[in-house]
Amino acid sequence: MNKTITVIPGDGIGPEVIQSAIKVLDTVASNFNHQFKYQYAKLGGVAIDEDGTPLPQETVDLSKKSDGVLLGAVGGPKWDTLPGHMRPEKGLLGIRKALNLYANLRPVTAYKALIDASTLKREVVEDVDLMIVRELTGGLYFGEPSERRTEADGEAVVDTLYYKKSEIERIVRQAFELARLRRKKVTSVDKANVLESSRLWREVAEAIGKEYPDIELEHMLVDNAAMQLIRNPKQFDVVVTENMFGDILSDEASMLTGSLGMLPSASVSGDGPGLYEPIHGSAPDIAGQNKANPLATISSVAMLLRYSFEMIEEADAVDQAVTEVLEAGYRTGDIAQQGEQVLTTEEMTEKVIERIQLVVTN
Ligand SMILES: NC(=O)C1=CN([C@@H]2O[C@H](COP(=O)(O)OP(=O)(O)OC[C@H]3O[C@@H](n4cnc5c(N)ncnc54)[C@H](O)[C@@H]3O)[C@@H](O)[C@H]2O)C=CC1
Ligand SMILES: CC(C)CC(=O)C(=O)O
Ligand SMILES: [Mg+2]
Repeated sequence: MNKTITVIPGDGIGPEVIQSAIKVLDTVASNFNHQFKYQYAKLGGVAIDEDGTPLPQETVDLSKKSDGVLLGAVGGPKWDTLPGHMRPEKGLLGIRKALNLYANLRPVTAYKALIDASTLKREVVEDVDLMIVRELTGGLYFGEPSERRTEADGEAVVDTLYYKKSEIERIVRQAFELARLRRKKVTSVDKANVLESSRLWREVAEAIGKEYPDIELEHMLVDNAAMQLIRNPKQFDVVVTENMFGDILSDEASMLTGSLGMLPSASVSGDGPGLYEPIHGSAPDIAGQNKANPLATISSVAMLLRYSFEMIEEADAVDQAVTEVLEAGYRTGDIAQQGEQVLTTEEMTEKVIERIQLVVTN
């Protein structure tokens, strides 16, 4: 098959983990007889520096014209505190909005080989397999106004949590559809004891739930959910929640797998190309040192192959290679135990590539 992929390396460790992803895609292409054409685009800090805007129009146009988008990470201290729309996050938020990627799927899978890399007890994390469905184009990150004001008694700030009912309906429905393919349970996470937006969220979840009588629906307040994720993560199957709640809960949930460097994501809408990225950021503290764990991005490649290209065998080969590399004991610094040999980003990538080739030939 011929596929065009828009590749957005971004900032910090973004270009490093994207280089790993491209090597994996090249390996898939040559082993499965596909042609992947890469068109590179800018986003975030690098785009501010070179084009004066965090989201050049060309990046949106290229993304729309491709079969899938692969993103590293954006941002860093140089750009994070720029005021207003020049924040690099606007670039990331902007592309998500421009592609209407309202559903962000963040699978949290505990690899058996990494159980001891988690700081939690073995019996808590063993066999964890949950899916966070994060609303991605609305909520607190998108509400207007979002600004500083000068009031009569001094400076003030405002951010707004705004949702249309239809936006809640479509993401909750997505969660129920996914639950139907999994263990048939949806946990809708909100703050309905305080927020009006959450009260509507809960009403909508109840109403949509009636369309899915085969799926169990429970509601959980977000503070409790944060605690339950650590206390007993195996109670969860599909978790659906507002943009910021999902952002925070998924970083927390990554520690069930041992590291933020392990969690991939797919952002989809059903129409147009999906966007695939690790859930982590640009990690300025380790950028440029060949230390980043590339597995979250490589697993995001597997999601791209599976969801956007329907290349199931190819996606399975990448996922299996990641599992086998971990089972063989290969570790980057973030998932290494004391005394274990630490691989660089490039070395870890080579191990995955070797395994993909082995998986394919066996
Ligand atoms: N999707 C994106 O592009 C995101 C961008 N950001 C941006 O990234 C920048 C840094 O944000 P932080 O809060 O530091 O979050 P971060 O996710 O970049 O890093 C948090 C911690 O996790 C570590 N880490 C992250 N990914 C890793 C990997 N693959 N391998 C090993 N260790 C890894 C980092 O070294 C750091 O100690 C900020 O500018 C922020 O705005 C943050 C989150 C998501
Ligand atoms: C700009 C932020 C919302 C990025 C982030 O932390 C994420 O999407 O996980
Ligand atoms: Mg985040």
